[in-house]
Amino acid sequence: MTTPVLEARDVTMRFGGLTAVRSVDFTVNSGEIVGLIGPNGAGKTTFFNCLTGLYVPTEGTVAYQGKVLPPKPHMVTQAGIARTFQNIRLFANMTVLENVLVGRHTRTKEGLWSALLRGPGFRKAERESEERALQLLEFVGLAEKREHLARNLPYGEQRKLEIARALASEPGLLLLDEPTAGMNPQETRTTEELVFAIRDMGIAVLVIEHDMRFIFNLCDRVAVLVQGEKLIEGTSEVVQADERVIAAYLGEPFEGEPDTAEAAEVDTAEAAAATAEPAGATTARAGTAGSETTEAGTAEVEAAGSADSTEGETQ
Ligand SMILES: Nc1ncnc2c1ncn2[C@@H]1O[C@H](COP(=O)(O)OP(=O)(O)OP(=O)(O)O)[C@@H](O)[C@H]1O
Repeated sequence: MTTPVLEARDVTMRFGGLTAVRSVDFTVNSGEIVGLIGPNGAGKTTFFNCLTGLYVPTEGTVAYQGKVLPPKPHMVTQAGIARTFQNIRLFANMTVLENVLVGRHTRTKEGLWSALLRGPGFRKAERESEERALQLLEFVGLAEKREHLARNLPYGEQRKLEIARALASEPGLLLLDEPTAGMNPQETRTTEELVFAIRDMGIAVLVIEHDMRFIFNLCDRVAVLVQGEKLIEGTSEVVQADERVIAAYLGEPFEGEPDTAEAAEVDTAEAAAATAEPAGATTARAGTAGSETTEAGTAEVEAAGSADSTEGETQ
């Protein structure tokens, strides 16, 4: 049976005069992977921040497993929601293992004195934490790099480490903010498998992503935010086929098929252009234009090529 894990009701977030999120209702059920998409500036990250207590919504409530969440990030984590960030936030000078151990701290009960005196209770808790952290590193494929400094990991592995750290807090819901940003197609596929495996562990997942193929392959349900409002929510098939979603991504209003009158107008104009000049003149002009296009095209390709290689060197 599916039960709601997360329920956001009528969430609005204003920054001064700007309404970044407007009256959004949103639910994630147990066992679900839900996607949140929308063009740049649509309000996705702001909405995530409202869910995780980083922002206090101007209006509305967020409940986890039926209880309204306090707007404090550490209390939200304690309640059972973990997240990763669009811009990776690891402890760069700590090892991979230490980063995951930091994520465990909300689940360890040993107090300050126990930690300072390093009593038997503390040592046992420490051992258990380390075992769990290693299991998680195994799970994301980073166990062999446990002693590496986080900053020395390639980008894709840093994103995986963030996921391992989030999982260390034993969440019931994991929020991923652009988990495949900067990844190559192979890394993206591995991340997709990782998210399915996380769901199989019984953790519901909410993911923001710009990579549509990733989202539509992965998610049971997808919601689309446009200018702070929820435009549509449904299965990947339904959302992909929605003309308003396509229009939102192309950045222009959907105008539909040209009507018969418009099509006839275009035909008439083309016919008039064809009869206005002798065939030879048209052919000669077309030939010249053709060669100009080719030269310009070649120049563009070369310019693009050199831009690419410069970019490659600087990265
Ligand atoms: N702290 C803030 N103060 C003022 N305005 C903000 C703040 N955070 C976000 N905004 C504005 O709110 C709107 C939504 O931004 P948000 O970052 O949530 O969008 P997004 O959908 O996550 O975009 P992207 O896909 O580019 O990350 C934007 O107009 C943004 O400039």
